Amino acid sequence: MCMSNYILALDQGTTSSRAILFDREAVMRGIGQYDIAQSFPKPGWVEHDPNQIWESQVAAARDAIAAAGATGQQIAAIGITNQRETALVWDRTTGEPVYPAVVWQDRRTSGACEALKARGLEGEIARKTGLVVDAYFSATKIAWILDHVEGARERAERGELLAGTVDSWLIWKLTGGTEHVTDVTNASRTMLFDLHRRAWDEELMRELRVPAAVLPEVRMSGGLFGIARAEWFGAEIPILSVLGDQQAALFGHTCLEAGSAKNTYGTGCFILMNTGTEPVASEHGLLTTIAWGMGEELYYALEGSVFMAGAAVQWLEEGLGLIDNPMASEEKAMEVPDTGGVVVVPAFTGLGAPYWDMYARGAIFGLTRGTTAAHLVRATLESLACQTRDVIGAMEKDAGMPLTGLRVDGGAVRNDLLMQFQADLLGSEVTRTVYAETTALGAALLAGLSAGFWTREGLEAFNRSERVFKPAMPEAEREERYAVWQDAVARTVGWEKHGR
Ligand SMILES: Nc1ncnc2c1ncn2[C@@H]1O[C@H](COP(=O)(O)OP(=O)(O)O)[C@@H](O)[C@H]1O
Ligand SMILES: O=P(O)(O)OC[C@H](O)CO
Repeated sequence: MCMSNYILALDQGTTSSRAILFDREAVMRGIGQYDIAQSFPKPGWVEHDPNQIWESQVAAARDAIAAAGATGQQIAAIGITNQRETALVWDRTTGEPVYPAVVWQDRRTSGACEALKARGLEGEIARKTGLVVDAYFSATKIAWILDHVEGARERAERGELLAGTVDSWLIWKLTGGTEHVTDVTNASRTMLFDLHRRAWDEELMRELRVPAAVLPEVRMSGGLFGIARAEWFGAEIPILSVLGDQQAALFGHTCLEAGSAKNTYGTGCFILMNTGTEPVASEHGLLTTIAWGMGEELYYALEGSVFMAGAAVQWLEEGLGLIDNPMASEEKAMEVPDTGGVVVVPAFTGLGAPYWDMYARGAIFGLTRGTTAAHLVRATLESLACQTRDVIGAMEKDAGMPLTGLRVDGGAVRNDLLMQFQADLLGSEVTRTVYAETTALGAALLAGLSAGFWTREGLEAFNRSERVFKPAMPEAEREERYAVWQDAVARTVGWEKHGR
């Protein structure tokens, strides 16, 4: 049993680097956070500065330690969680990145993905990796960097360059350039990792033109990834967990068994359902991914994302001027008892899972002379819950098992009206936890488990609910409301055809 008091969670996100120091009761004792710059050099391109990612992450961690009045000696382990899919390539000797980080949102490799589809690789990629062919994932981004930085491909073939996702970059820096590793969850977002064999796939590496020499070694999410050097936090600290941020949130909600699921309501929604120890192939446009692995144990998940969730609430504020801020949406919606028959489908950039229609566009249905701003606001909030039900319905069908309750986090879960409607529409309990930082908590829990702070059974104690929303709507009404939503969605499909 280790006698240190704290676990340090590093949460490297798309817009900021955050660090949180948790104690043995998994209570937050210190927090540090720095924003990172977003760079958009061309339409559809999104880049980060790798050195800024690293420096901001170290600074955030030092702040978190100082805020808790702690020292490096008191930290038993570091857990890392990160924005997923973002790709980096750096020089093995100098440690210098050869190009900015190409961020998960970046669309520059869409053409390369179309070419992969044209070569008929979609089926093989889906079977092996659980993913759809899309620019979202890391492999085509790594290949793009190797092809567009002068001499990079030759240097990569000679073993002079290293590639990886943000976790690999942070571990490499923390360990002073000695460890080039990643975990199974991050590997499962590359389009190169065989979910069944749990290994990089030679065939896909060849097809996607990513040489084996640049790829990190893949380890289980819980376990030793390396030792952070004393120069960073005043003592040598083992890195004992690594997992992608959505998977970390799933773990932080202690969704450790099949059928449990979480939804993070941020700008979009990321919904993950634990499906157990075998991968489940989706027939409804969901991704199959790894939830977490430790020792001999490995869990898989189905994942679906909604593009416009909190962003639709922002649209009510910024686009329509109906509310002063997202928080005001609840009060506004409560001015009316229901939406008055109005349905808002916020398909502003098309529809994600399970529809995958890039030509769908947003629409408002059921307007009458009596429609007010409050009706529109209420209908927009309901659209977050309806889109979530779309994804969860697909998950239940794919997994062949019912949802055992939904655990929630993210900015929009403060909205009680939305949470109650979500429970009503799912016919299932929705649990809001006391933790605002479920992602960092997940990395900390897994690191603490590896460090011997906690036992697997003991983790359930950290499933601290702040409020449970119970379904109260009669089933007939629930199904009728959902049918109306589905009808509305069907009318938005394909709206923005080429040339319209
Ligand atoms: N009370 C609220 N009701 C509905 N939506 C909200 C509320 N508070 C915040 N939001 C939405 O939540 C989002 C911010 O959540 P956050 O988890 O910080 O997102 P992200 O991590 O994607 O930046 C915004 O899009 C905002 O519109
Ligand atoms: O950094 P976040 O929280 O927006 O998460 C990004 C996701 O990991 C992308 O897949």
